[in-house]
Amino acid sequence: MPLVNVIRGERIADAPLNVRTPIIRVPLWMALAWWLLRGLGVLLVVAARFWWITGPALVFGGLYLEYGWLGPVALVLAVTAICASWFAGHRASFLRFAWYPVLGRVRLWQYRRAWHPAMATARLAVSFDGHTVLPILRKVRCSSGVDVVTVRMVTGQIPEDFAKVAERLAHTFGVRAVKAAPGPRPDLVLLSLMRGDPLAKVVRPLPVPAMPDFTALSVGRQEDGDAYELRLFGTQILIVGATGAGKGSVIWSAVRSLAGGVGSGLVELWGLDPKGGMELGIGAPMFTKFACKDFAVMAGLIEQAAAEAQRRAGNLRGRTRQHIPTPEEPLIVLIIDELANLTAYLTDRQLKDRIKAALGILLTQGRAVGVHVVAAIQDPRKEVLPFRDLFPTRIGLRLSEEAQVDMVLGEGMRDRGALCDRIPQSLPGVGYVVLDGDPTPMRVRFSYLTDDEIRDMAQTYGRLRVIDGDVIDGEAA
Ligand SMILES: Nc1ncnc2c1ncn2[C@@H]1O[C@H](COP(=O)(O)OP(=O)(O)OP(=O)(O)O)[C@@H](O)[C@H]1O
Repeated sequence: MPLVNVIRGERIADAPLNVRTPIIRVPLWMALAWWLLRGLGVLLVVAARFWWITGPALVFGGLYLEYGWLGPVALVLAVTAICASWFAGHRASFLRFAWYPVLGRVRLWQYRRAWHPAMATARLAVSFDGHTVLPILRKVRCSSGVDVVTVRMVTGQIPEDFAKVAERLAHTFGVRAVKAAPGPRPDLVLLSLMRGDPLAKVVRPLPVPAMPDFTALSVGRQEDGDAYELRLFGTQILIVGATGAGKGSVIWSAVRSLAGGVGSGLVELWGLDPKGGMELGIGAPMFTKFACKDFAVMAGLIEQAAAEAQRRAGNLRGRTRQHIPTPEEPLIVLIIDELANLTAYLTDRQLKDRIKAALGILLTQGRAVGVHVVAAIQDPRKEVLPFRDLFPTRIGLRLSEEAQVDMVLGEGMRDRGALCDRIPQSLPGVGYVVLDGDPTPMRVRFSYLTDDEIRDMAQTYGRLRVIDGDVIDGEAA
């Protein structure tokens, strides 16, 4: 016999009343009937839950009983004929209302099969109270090349947890890339599983609208295959990319989308090409003012733009918060190719300081008063570009190092799917666009204009007035 007894557990205090549940004797037929009813209930629930299997099975069964094999075969042929003519007649609605919903069901089933191991190996399965708790796979919405999977996170998880293991998930599910974004509710995360690549093909130059929409300039195609529209109103745009990444195509796509306004005088493009006119020179007639040789002239142009921004800000103060362009006071877009030549590599210290001061004013005051900057640069380091944070819209094309991605696009953007360092050299013009305040980077391919197309556009819409300080057509600088 033990000397001391130790018993773990909570002691139940004595209660004034002790109730014993009564034992009721049930006849066997009643118990059997109850189990049968319960079984039928479960069967009905399962049949209703998997209606997309049970429904067609019932219809096929009914037809077979009524007409033999002819019934189901006739139905399959009729459905195929209807789908084929719908597809031929209106492809978009067929895909949206018939094909993608069915595909979504199939993919949901596929992803469910791989879900447990995928969550476990990505460390998204949580161990709690001796159980394994998995995020819940809610639904799959398919579109061209992308499956958007809605996932209910386990308590305590955040979308960032999924973003951090996006690459692992992509390999597990056998897709090109995975992007995680916050869902419509705080407990949901949306995983975009990229299958094909709608951006693999070069995007041809887009039509030029007679009146540009400054809130939505069509400049290329986005990952889901739709047109990508870039906002210019209220922002400044920075383009960063390694050599040959396609910075020129971003600039010319933007110029093309504004060309209608250039022709009508609603938009003035001012061009600075410190690399001697290599990039912008070919379309020089598009620019109202253009400089490519003399750095003092370039500094002067930036100062003019800054002075114009300050003048407009003074006029508009207290009246409106957004300048509306008119032919008398047009939208000015200062386009700078290789900004580092002006902010970092310039040896004339005085000139460099003048440029930095004017750019600072322009970037902070210009965006609300219709004086915008679209600048391209190769090296995103702060020493090279001190004003990085003053560009609310940033475009990261192919970059040479992983660390540069967050440097260009902002903290955590690489984890959220902006894999600029993984863009292959074979995809020039592909990049990620990040808008201030928007947590999701958008993968885009900008349209590509050949030299001849740029020349044609410049001939149709061009209105060059001042080139390197010299006045053409009698207009003043
Ligand atoms: N959007 C695009 N679509 C298809 N091909 C493109 C695109 N943009 C650029 N290219 C191809 O890549 C080449 C390099 O492009 P581009 O000169 O614009 O790069 P960049 O980033 O301006 O380079 P650099 O810094 O050396 O001037 C182009 O000659 C063209 O063949």
